[in-house]
Amino acid sequence: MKLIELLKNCEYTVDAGSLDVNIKDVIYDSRKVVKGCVFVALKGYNVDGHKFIPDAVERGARALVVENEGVAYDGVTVVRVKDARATLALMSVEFFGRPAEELTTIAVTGTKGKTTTVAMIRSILENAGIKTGTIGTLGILIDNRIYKTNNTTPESYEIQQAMRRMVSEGCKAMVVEASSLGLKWHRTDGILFDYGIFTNFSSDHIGDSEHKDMAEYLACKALLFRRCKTGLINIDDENAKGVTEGHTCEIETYGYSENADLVAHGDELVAKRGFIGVHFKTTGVEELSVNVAIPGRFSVYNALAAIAVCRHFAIDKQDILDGLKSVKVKGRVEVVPVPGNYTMLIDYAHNAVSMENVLSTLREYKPHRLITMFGAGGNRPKSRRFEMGEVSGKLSDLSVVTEDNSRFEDVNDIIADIKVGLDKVGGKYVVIPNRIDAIRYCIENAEAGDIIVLAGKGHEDYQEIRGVKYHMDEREIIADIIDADQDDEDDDDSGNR
Ligand SMILES: CC(=O)N[C@H]1[C@@H](OP(=O)(O)OP(=O)(O)OC[C@H]2O[C@@H](n3ccc(=O)[nH]c3=O)[C@H](O)[C@@H]2O)O[C@H](CO)[C@@H](O)[C@@H]1O[C@H](C)C(=O)N[C@@H](C)C(=O)N[C@H](CCC(=O)O)C(=O)O
Ligand SMILES: Nc1ncnc2c1ncn2[C@@H]1O[C@H](COP(=O)(O)OP(=O)(O)OP(=O)(O)O)[C@@H](O)[C@H]1O
Repeated sequence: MKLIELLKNCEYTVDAGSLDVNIKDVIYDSRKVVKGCVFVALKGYNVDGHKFIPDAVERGARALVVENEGVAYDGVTVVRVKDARATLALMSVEFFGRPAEELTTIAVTGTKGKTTTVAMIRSILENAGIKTGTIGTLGILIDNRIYKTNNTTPESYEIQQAMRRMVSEGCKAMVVEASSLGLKWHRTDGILFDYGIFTNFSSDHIGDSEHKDMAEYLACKALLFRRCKTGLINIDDENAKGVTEGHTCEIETYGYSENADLVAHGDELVAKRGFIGVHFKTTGVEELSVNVAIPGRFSVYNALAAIAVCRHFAIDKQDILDGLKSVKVKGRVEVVPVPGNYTMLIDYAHNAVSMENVLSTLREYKPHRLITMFGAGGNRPKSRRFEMGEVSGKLSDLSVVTEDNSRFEDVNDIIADIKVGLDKVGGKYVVIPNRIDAIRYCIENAEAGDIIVLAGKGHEDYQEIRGVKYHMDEREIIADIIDADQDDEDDDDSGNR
């Protein structure tokens, strides 16, 4: 493809060379440069990508997109732009041949519920025979294949590449989690989404490498409603107004509020053999009686968002109902098989809001005891630890305090912070710093009727310690512990005979 075609929707100045050159690929990491590509220099958090220009040229970059003046190399075209990330997005759109135009595109933003809502939409659409690809925290999903990604909302190039793959594999729809940082850093630029969804807004992602303050965080989420045709908004959230400020799309609303276009009624718990979930009804633009296979009022909200968008597709009501009844999301209130007469769940809750939601929901099932095993991530705001301790102390009968991704911090320091929150509310707890030992403790001390929540890691299959990600999948660990216990029992039995 010619450079001039790649740049057709961009504003730029040509500092050197010709735009009439063939470009093999668009690359923003010098380590991946191939001969004849254009290298886009991004200013990052760790390092300024301009530093890698000599390396990129050495490896054969044919053209450069830069923000700095004064870049010059023999035989290399140099294009200067104001914002290289935004330019990368628009170039990627062209490079992959505008795949978004061949799909119905949906983006989900909000502090919580993105992954779950995306999975619900996919479950409904696939039930209705509409092949749907998704992009988010769980990776890129097409059919049953998962392609790992670095970010919830990957870089624009990866998004465009994934959409092209979806089209060529027969997908008709694409759903992406649009994190506020993804929106801020132009990762979804160049896509006019058919639908944008706002789930909710609460304090998170404030810090040096994230958002300056809550106002900026909300403003970034609001960007989606200038980049979609129809916005579907949770009207019960107090920030619904703020997030739609300056919107350019049609707006439809959902929630428990009678003013919503799609109104929910009730949130009855349903616990039958093998099914733990919630039942509710809807009125307004869609009248349904719904069972969702994930418990909690927050599941009603996620399901409402999914219904609000899926009703726009030409599908049967029954497909919506079946899709929600059978939905499973890895690590989101995921029931794990255990042999005893207790329930074990893996959940991604890793801050106080999510934890409060999931634990207060589970309390309603009136378990014999609610046991919560959790830790907190290192090199993340300390306030999370105190708050999580407090929430678990208030809502759990027993907290099992352990490690999470401690990153570059000492796990005992993190645990000490969690204990401050637990002690503040007089919560009962045990401390078992090794996560595998903590899971074993939960299993070996479970009593009939207990609900045990392993919180924090959700879908993750690693433990991040001092810059290294060690393989650790809680499902495998649980199975191993159960198998080992079973073997021990068998040995005892045979010894007794
Ligand atoms: C803090 C942050 O946003 N970092 C993102 C950023 O990386 P960076 O700024 O650290 O990149 P850098 O290491 O400084 O490098 C700058 C540039 O030099 C290039 N480089 C680097 C080294 C080299 O040898 N050659 C080279 O060309 C890099 O490819 C990059 O283009 O740009 C990268 C590529 O675009 C992103 O993958 C990366 O996301 C990191 C992994 C991250 O964790 N981001 C978080 C904050 C994030 O985005 N989170 C949200 C989810 C939040 C939510 O749950 O709502 C998300 O959407 O994932
Ligand atoms: N609508 C919601 N409101 C509040 N909490 C929710 C909601 N949906 C899910 N949760 C809780 O938050 C956890 C994370 O949910 P989910 O992964 O769907 O959200 P997310 O927006 O993708 O989160 P993250 O940005 O942390 O990956 C769930 O395990 C559940 O405990």
